[in-house]
Amino acid sequence: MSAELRVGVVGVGAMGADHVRTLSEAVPSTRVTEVFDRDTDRAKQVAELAGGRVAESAEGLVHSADVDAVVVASPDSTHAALVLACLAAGKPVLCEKPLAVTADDALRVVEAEVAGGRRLVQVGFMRRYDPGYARLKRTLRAGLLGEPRMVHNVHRNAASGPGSTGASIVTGSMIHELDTVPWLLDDRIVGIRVTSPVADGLPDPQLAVIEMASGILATVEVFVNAAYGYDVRCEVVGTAGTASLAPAVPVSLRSAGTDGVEVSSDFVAHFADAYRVELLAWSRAALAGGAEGPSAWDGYLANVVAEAGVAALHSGERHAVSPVDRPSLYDEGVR
Ligand SMILES: NC(=O)c1ccc[n+]([C@@H]2O[C@H](COP(=O)([O-])OP(=O)(O)OC[C@H]3O[C@@H](n4cnc5c(N)ncnc54)[C@H](O)[C@@H]3O)[C@@H](O)[C@H]2O)c1
Ligand SMILES: O[C@H]1[C@H](O)[C@@H](O)[C@H](O)[C@@H](O)[C@H]1O
Repeated sequence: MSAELRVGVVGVGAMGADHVRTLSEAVPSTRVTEVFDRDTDRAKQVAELAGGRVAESAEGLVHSADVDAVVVASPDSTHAALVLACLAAGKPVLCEKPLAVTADDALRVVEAEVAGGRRLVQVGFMRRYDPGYARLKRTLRAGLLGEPRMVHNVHRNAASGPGSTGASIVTGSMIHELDTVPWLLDDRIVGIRVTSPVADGLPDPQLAVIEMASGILATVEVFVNAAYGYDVRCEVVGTAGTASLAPAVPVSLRSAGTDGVEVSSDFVAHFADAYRVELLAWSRAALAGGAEGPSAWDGYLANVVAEAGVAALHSGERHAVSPVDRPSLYDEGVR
């Protein structure tokens, strides 16, 4: 493969446009050559900023001779089909989370990748690249907390997008924690309960209680209409101490009768470092013709837990999590 990675980006809304900007400004050896968005004006604006061209369709972009690798940042419901198209074309793909909306669709992606015999898919679980989460994982591994017993997560957005439902809060927002917690603990989720204090209308906030195979418990509060800003917290409680993400802000502000730090308005500001490190890692692996980091298998596992979580939200009961057996392509160390 050449020394330059020519990238095509499908979906250039908030997330896709930010990925285009990061790829263009902060990821050496990559060039955004094509973009596609259902909103043609938006596609034109973003393509112009990146110095690329507008593709006529998502399929055309995937198969274009000017595209070596693809970023999928269109709505969740489009992901699985686009990733399958990238696999059929033999091109590395960074697919924004979730890999699919249903576990069955995610499994189809896993099966297609396994049939091809090599990893090409990276799922956009960017928290694994966030300096705070990475440090938290190192702290745990160093044994500084003793034996971990609980993990408390808080995930708040200022306001939800149009069309938000109880299920989409689980499959589109909580799915981050459904990946992050097993990754942090090197453990797997075996059961989930999800409840909300709101009985009529959008069930928001939601509280999940997650059981790990080791017996560790995790709580996740997701509140997508928290009004005050974007806020993500995580605390691990162990037998010898606790460790939490600390706000990564350079300035503490005293003004208008308050003393404190500003809260980010959205994910783009809050996780800027994580997206940059994620795209650097992805481009390196894609230049070598493959993928690293969160895999299609990780995407599938998160979808299986999310599906159990949606069922739990509706039934009010605990739901067990039962994935299929892991294909050897995803064994540690295999690429
Ligand atoms: N990793 C993260 O932290 C993170 C953050 C935000 C969004 N996301 C994910 O990124 C994706 C996009 O989210 P967003 O917040 O940018 O949404 P958005 O609504 O801002 O952007 C979506 C874009 O996709 C376009 N689009 C719609 N249907 C399309 C289609 N069939 N083909 C091509 N383009 C289409 C829309 O015109 C829009 O420009 C979602 O899957 C979301 O879950 C991930
Ligand atoms: O698609 C977005 C994205 O994944 C954000 O990271 C999350 O905080 C939002 O809740 C979700 O809607």
